[in-house]
Amino acid sequence: MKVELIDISKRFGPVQANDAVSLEIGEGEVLALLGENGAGKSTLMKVLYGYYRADSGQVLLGGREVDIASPRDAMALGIGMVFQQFSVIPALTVLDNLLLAYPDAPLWHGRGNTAKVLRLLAEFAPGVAPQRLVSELSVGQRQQVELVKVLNLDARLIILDEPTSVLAPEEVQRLHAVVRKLADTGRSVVFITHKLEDVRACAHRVAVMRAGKLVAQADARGMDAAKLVTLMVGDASLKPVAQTAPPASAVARISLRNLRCSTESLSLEGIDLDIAPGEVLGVAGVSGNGQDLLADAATGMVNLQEGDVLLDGEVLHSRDTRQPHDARQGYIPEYPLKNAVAAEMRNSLNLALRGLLRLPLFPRWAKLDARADALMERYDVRPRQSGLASGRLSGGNLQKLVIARELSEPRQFIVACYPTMGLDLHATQAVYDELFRQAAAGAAILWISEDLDDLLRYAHRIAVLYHGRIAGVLTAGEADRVRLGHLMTHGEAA
Ligand SMILES: Nc1ncnc2c1ncn2[C@@H]1O[C@H](COP(=O)(O)OP(=O)(O)OP(=O)(O)O)[C@@H](O)[C@H]1O
Repeated sequence: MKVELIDISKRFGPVQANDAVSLEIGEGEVLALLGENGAGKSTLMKVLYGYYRADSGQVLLGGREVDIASPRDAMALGIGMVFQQFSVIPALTVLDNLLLAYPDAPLWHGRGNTAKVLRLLAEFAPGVAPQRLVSELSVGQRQQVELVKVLNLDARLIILDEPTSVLAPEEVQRLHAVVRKLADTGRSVVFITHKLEDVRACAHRVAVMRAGKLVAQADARGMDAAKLVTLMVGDASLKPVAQTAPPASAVARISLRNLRCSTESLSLEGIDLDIAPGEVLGVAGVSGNGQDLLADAATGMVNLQEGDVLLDGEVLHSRDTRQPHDARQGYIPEYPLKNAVAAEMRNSLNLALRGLLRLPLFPRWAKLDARADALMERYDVRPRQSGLASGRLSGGNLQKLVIARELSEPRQFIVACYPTMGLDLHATQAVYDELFRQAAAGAAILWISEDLDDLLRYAHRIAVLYHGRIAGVLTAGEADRVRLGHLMTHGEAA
């Protein structure tokens, strides 16, 4: 289905999120939509999906103008979108989720479609058993179910919003294959991404946005990496990240001693890790193996059932005490909106959140705003509005806001859980620079990442998390993709 967006504009208050954008997506084409954080990619696609109403502009499907007033309209016209936040219901089986996904259909209509759902599952999510509960699936499998849900509604254009940012390496390859297959079967795909490998693996064409405008379009096939990077970051060149020297001292700055804690679905057991001052300890693992729980446990965000976290030999968190707001510790959690910022609160307050209890009864707002302005400038959070509710920031800019709060003060212990998720290349580099600058000043860093290449490049040691336990710890010299991959999937060394 050929889709044409013509002169689409959309404004949110003072922010011109889309500024007369015209873009075409051909039948059977995979278009990679690139651009820095806050460039307007999600907004443009949400206009196409009927989630937002454009202020002006037209949408043509197969040459005919259409009015898309809601996602329901979009779906009826064959447009589907897979968001970063999934909409499948964890307590239901895969099959029930898919059968219930008809907005207007009575249940018996859905039931009648079982054969079709099963066929689509077999074709596009072959490893996912229809009778399994969604709560038991990995992130990658849930995403496959989301995609089948969209296909089951006969989508001819599928919009994927940064789908690989949440996936483990092998799941990324599976998704790339699925995207190629969608295109081979005549469907069109818009793939929002910041990742070079996504473009190279499956895009036919790239379109680049900057500050609400479409600034470049090019054929993706045969394009070399250097040209792609230039397209993605604009004229400014990327400086290489300065690597930190290995730690000079073997004495631990932070010690996780025999940590045990659990949630409904997962337990962490016997976590023992020491991190020296200046050391960057990476944590690899297939997502869903306890990464976010480890981060929460190490920072005192959850109750420990056993064990201690020691900072320079003193108890920071234990069964009896938790000090999640200790100023010596910084935390970049996996989901900023869940446990790092209050969506409805203004940026200046979210930036002051760590000292909230110390704020006077009548805070001097001008002072808070001035501090927020300075931090937002330094960490390039856009738009630079200290009074904007943080929930209104784009995904990448929200992440930058959390990083500004957590890394702008000197810390001795930092837990960074997927800190560059959703960030463009410039912002990714800036985060690594900040993190490693803190390490160089003596902080111990626990860095959880899904990006094996980055872990191999920058971590001094890499621990592998498997089913809530540490399956092994490799030094930078010992670690390679094969060894890590084996530990990640088998829980033991080859
Ligand atoms: N609902 C909203 N209310 C106010 N401003 C918004 C809203 N949604 C988006 N914006 C603003 O519009 C601009 C474009 O945001 P958008 O989410 O489209 O960017 P993006 O290119 O998808 O960024 P990222 O790569 O960080 O996800 C940003 O400045 C953002 O703050």
